[in-house]
Amino acid sequence: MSDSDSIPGIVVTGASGRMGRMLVQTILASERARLVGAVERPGHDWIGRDLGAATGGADIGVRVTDDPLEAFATAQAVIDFTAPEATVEFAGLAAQARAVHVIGTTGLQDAHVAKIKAAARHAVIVRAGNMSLGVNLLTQLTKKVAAALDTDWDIEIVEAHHRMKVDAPSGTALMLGEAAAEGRGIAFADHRVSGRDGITGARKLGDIGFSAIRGGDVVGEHDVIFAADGERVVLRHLATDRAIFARGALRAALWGQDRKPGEYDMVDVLGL
Ligand SMILES: NC(=O)C1=CN([C@@H]2O[C@H](COP(=O)(O)OP(=O)(O)OC[C@H]3O[C@@H](n4cnc5c(N)ncnc54)[C@H](OP(=O)(O)O)[C@@H]3O)[C@@H](O)[C@H]2O)C=CC1
Ligand SMILES: O=C(O)C1=N[C@H](C(=O)O)C[C@H](O)C1
Repeated sequence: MSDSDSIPGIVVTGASGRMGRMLVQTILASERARLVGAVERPGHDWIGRDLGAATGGADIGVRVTDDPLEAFATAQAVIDFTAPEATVEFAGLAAQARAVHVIGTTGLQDAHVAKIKAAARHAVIVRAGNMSLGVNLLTQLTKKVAAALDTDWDIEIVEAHHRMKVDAPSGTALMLGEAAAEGRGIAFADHRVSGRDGITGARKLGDIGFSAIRGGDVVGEHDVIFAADGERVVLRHLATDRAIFARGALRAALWGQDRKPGEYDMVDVLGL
């Protein structure tokens, strides 16, 4: 086995997307991983082209394909920041190829999550609505603060993203809400409230509220607000560069090698 064979080969799905491009750059710059494939949907004008040339540079020897299974068969990991239906399909195919599947896709509904969990019975899946170190640390802080404060402290989560984002609340906001619910010892689904509009009535004690702002090129901003009479505690994360998500995803792909099948998250990867 040559040295390069022992370095995990990685396929990026949705390679032309905002995160896809960032992942490609991050993997190409890493000495710990090799880019071995790039997937886009059938009909995309990058299909069949060299990925380097498609992005306006020199050839890099990676051809963009619309055949995910063929690409995954050559890889030790698949990094996937695409869309819910695509991610569910990729979870089954990555499991078939015995490749670690790192899922950054958000907007997943319960039915998608159930299919991903089924795939994780046979393969290693690392899934998180936010792959950055800062946000995953913030989830732990949120849990601690929520555990320390009683229900007189209203919890509201405010997030802002770029104008192209298609899902709300963001995956990160939901992670933070779940962490707050866990800290408080309540069921998240029973207390989640989003999209207030019109005569909503007064806030219910114990609700966890969500507000989403969309505009411009905001990479991602999240505030967890604990509001009581006379004072507020605000925990905040500001993302200014998508590289933080790509670095986290690559770390997860490497961490996942030789793990037992199962669904993991970034708290596992980062050991938080
Ligand atoms: N967990 C985290 O840390 C982060 C998560 N995200 C999430 O990642 C996802 C992608 O975000 P972003 O990069 O901004 O979005 P983009 O729309 O820029 O990129 C998504 C890419 O996936 C492609 N795609 C969609 N369906 C398929 C398919 N069936 N087969 C192959 N490719 C497909 C799209 O192609 P096409 O344009 O043809 O549809 C596009 O190239 C979102 O859910 C976002 O919330 C984003 C940042 C960080
Ligand atoms: O769509 C995005 O851009 C982002 N999505 C993730 C989310 O939904 O939280 C992570 C990050 O905030 C950027």
